[in-house]
Amino acid sequence: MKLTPTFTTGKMKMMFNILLGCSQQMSEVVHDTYNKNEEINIKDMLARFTTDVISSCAFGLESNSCKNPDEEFRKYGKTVLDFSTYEVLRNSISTVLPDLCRALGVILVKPHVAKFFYNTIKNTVDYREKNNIYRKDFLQMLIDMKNHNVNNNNEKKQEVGMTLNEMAAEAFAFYVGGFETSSSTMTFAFIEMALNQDVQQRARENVREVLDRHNGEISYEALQEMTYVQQVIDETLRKYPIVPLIVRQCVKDYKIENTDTIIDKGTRLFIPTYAIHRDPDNFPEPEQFDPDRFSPENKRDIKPFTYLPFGDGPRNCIGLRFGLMQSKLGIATVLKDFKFTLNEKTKMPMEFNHHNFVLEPQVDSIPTASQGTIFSKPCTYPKFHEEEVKRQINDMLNNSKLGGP
Ligand code: HEM
Repeated sequence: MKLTPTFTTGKMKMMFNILLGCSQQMSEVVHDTYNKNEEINIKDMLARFTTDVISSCAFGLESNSCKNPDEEFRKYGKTVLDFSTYEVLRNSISTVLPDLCRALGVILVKPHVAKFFYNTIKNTVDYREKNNIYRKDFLQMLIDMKNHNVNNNNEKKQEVGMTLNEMAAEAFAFYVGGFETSSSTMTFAFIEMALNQDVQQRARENVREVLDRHNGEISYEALQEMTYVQQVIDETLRKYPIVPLIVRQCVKDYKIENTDTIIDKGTRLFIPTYAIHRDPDNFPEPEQFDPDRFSPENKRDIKPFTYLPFGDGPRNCIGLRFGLMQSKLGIATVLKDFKFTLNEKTKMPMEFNHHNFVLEPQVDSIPTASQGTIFSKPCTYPKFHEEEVKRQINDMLNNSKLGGP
């Protein structure tokens, strides 16, 4: 309840410029790589982009991992969700038996990782407060919440604000929840667009046609108008729900309609989103990547509770808007200038990484915009209007006294 207001549309608009700055850095790196005739590992590139976004918005620090792949935030980001077989087992047990694990003092976050994030928050909060710095980001909203429990006389008010420990925990939750979910969404979208060039072309035209109306500038408003790109993301999250399983605990005995089955209070439930999304009764020909399932007319036919990429109910994803905004921005930024195809290193059929609790492709060297697969030369805006140029040439010829070409 305290954090939900942090994710309103107004707050998204407020942070948009931070995201835009990060996307421009990514764009520069992609252009540089193209100019050097090198391949692009899009999965790594996009993870660096979302790392920059989240570290900037949640920790108030510019990580610049787009330009420097060995940057600290990126290094920690890689270890946070990279689990050994023992850790995968331990995490699974803690999901099934959380109370037992709590009683046994099982720690899920690696101590050196926890220390890094806690110290980062503490130092940044201290610095901002000492130097009266105000920045439009998540961290500022957490600082405002923290200070909410102290009145003008520095006496504690009754209502609870937020401790530094809680702030670090929330910022860490945003980090874990925010960077890999979005970068995996974009990665899968690029893989599918590389496999389905017609979809890719339509998405690129959608981006360019919207940018035409916005003087070539990507803004929050322009992103909202990129409806086909949104459909591509919706379909990506249908085929690859990044959180493939939703966990709930039954709070009162519940009889499943038309059956004798009763789910007892206290039972832990695993809702298999991945299987629900690939059930042909819910989505015919589920293996097919078809963004038109989410066109305004078709999406009305989607049955309730059969599409759950962000969960549902009061504990659904708090960062939904933010996740969609950064995914759409990342896709639009590179798609407007480049054409993507699969590199020979891309393993097909695709395998998932079973050591991560979010869905991601197995190998690190995944989809690429490789040398020779770039969409002609990178196009700088405004785009080349073929019809308009032809019309002007014809006018010139018609008006020319010489005539002929
Ligand atoms: C495309 C991107 C994203 C996807 C697919 C996604 C998906 C999900 C899903 C399925 C859940 C569980 C919901 C449930 O149990 O009903 C969840 C929870 C959560 N997500 Fe996201 N998420 C995304 C982006 C983000 C971002 C950007 C943030 C933060 C900046 C974030 C923060 C969280 C948090 C804090 C929770 C726990 C909410 C709670 O327990 O009340 N997520 N997300």
